[in-house]
Amino acid sequence: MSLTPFLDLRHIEKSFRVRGKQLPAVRDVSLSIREGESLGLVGESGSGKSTLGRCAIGLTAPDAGSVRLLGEELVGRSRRDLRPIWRHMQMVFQDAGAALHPRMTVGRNVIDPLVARRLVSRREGWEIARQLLEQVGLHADQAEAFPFELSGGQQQRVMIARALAVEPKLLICDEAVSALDVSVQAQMMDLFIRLKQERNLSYLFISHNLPTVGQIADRIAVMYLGQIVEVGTTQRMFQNPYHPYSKALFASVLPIPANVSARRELRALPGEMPSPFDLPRGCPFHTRCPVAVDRCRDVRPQLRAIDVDHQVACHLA
Ligand SMILES: Nc1ncnc2c1ncn2[C@@H]1O[C@H](COP(=O)(O)OP(=O)(O)OP(=O)(O)O)[C@@H](O)[C@H]1O
Repeated sequence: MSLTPFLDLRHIEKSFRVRGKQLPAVRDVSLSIREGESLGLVGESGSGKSTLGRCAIGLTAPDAGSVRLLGEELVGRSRRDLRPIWRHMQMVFQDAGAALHPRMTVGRNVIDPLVARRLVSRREGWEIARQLLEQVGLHADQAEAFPFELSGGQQQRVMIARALAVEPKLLICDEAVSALDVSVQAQMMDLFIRLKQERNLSYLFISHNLPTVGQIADRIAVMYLGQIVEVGTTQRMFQNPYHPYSKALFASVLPIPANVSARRELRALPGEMPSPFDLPRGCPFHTRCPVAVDRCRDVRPQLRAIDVDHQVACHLA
């Protein structure tokens, strides 16, 4: 695995204007993904994961910050100028059914990005579509079907085949398996892992489901109220996370006997996530943190390295 960042996000900020008020969704986030690496992005609903993913691929323009793909700046480019970039980076969303064109055959849906850009002829494209459908575990002949004739899991596979058609190096998966039933989820995860091995694909794998992320991620970043509070290797994050929020989050997925005290800590986490319209000063987590000190109430901690491949935004680290 190369150490060169494939995708490098620096100081990304994104707010939305909602009913006349500013809602900060992503706050000063810096992250990088190396070639062939899978980065998991986890956190509670509303913590800003999807917004960050959309900023990374250029579907949402950040208010500030830089997104570099192999050193090339993407922020400020028009959609048209982003198109060549989308050959390297594709996104798979939760609701595949809605993203497929209902009146196009599955095969046309898969190759449309290639044919539309005149990268291949329709005849060549059709053969590519059949091969891709087989790669994602469908039958080549399903190229002739229409999306409504497929199950949710099959439609999701078609979306993945479509994303793979341009031979990207990075796939951004945003809750890509969350809506599927458990056995189909397992098949899809096997597929993602196989693609990682066979194609050296990198992933930004966004999910609130930690065990799912744990299957594919080399490193995991934890988001809370728009900020990254910790990034570490998957093993470290599951076994020994540092940030009090990560501890509570990961404790909730560990088996009870091994982890009784950590579970108590999660239950003991007081309060709700603060409103994003009224963010606390200092550390975003201090209102619920069992170990907060005065400094946490006043000064926002920066993400800093506490070990190789382990960064934490906590004054106590
Ligand atoms: N287009 C938008 N307009 C207004 N507010 C938005 C928009 N997109 C996201 N938000 C808000 O930004 C915040 C972060 O949302 P985002 O979808 O990025 O979080 P998330 O962690 O992906 O959540 P989930 O896991 O529920 O998808 C939320 O408070 C959300 O309501």
